[in-house]
Amino acid sequence: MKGQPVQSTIANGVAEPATSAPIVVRNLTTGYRENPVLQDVTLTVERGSLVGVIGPNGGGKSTLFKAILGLLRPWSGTVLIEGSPRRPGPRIAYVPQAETVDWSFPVTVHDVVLMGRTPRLGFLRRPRARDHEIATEALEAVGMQEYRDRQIGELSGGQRQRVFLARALAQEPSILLLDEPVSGVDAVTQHQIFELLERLCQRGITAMVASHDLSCVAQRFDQVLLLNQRVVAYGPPEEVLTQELLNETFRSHLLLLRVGERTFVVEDPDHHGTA
Ligand SMILES: Nc1ncnc2c1ncn2[C@@H]1O[C@H](COP(=O)(O)OP(=O)(O)OP(=O)(O)O)[C@@H](O)[C@H]1O
Repeated sequence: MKGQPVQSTIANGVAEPATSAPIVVRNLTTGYRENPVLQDVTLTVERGSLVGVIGPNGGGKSTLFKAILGLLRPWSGTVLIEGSPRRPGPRIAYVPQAETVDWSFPVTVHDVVLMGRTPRLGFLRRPRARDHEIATEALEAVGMQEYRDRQIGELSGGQRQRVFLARALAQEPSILLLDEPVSGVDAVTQHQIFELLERLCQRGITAMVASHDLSCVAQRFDQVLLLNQRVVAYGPPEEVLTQELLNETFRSHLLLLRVGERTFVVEDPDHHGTA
């Protein structure tokens, strides 16, 4: 939540994790086959915070999410979710990048959202009335209830994003991980999605959002993680979104423009080399 006291961990400085923190990553190194992607990553995410994860393409944002989801094992270090090193199950919901999904699959919007209940159903249990109710509530939360009987393939990009968010909410998670939830989404829908995320965080849900939209992250997020294989910085946007730390993260020249209370990030047109 905005205004809540936050723990700042700059340049991988080790912060002692509070035991109640829902996500605690300590000295995590992991990757694919013999290639390390994340190196010595340490961060603690406090309950109810909205964390923006920023970094270049291939910087390891999705890999960090996979490690938090328990899909990728640590080579060294630990990942504790709600205090436990075991695979987190329904407590974490993941909203993937829309373009990674096969949309030709013939299912309705309601069916997609109902899939969010699957981790909460027992072995061979079919969804009950309560599961349908929760799916309906989740669709209402994202403002998509009138599309419940539509085929998913008939929706626009922004509408699909909202349905995916509803599917994640139907899971009743304590942690939400979102990969580029507002890419290809119009400004009004973008605003609505972030308002919803802010409301969820006020209710105690913890959300991490991988995003390439730096100005949005600057304005909306409690904490920002700058990630390029290592943690370059982690803390409140006003501490972390500096020219120097962004250059270090992207290894290129970006300009930070502050207009009143707003921060804009643009590429430096006069810079033609690499830092
Ligand atoms: N399944 C995989 N097998 C092997 N290498 C992978 C796999 N997934 C990702 N990688 C590699 O790991 C590195 C980090 O990828 P990752 O997807 O975590 O980056 P990202 O920060 O999410 O990037 P983007 O901003 O482009 O989404 C990249 O070099 C990528 O090629």
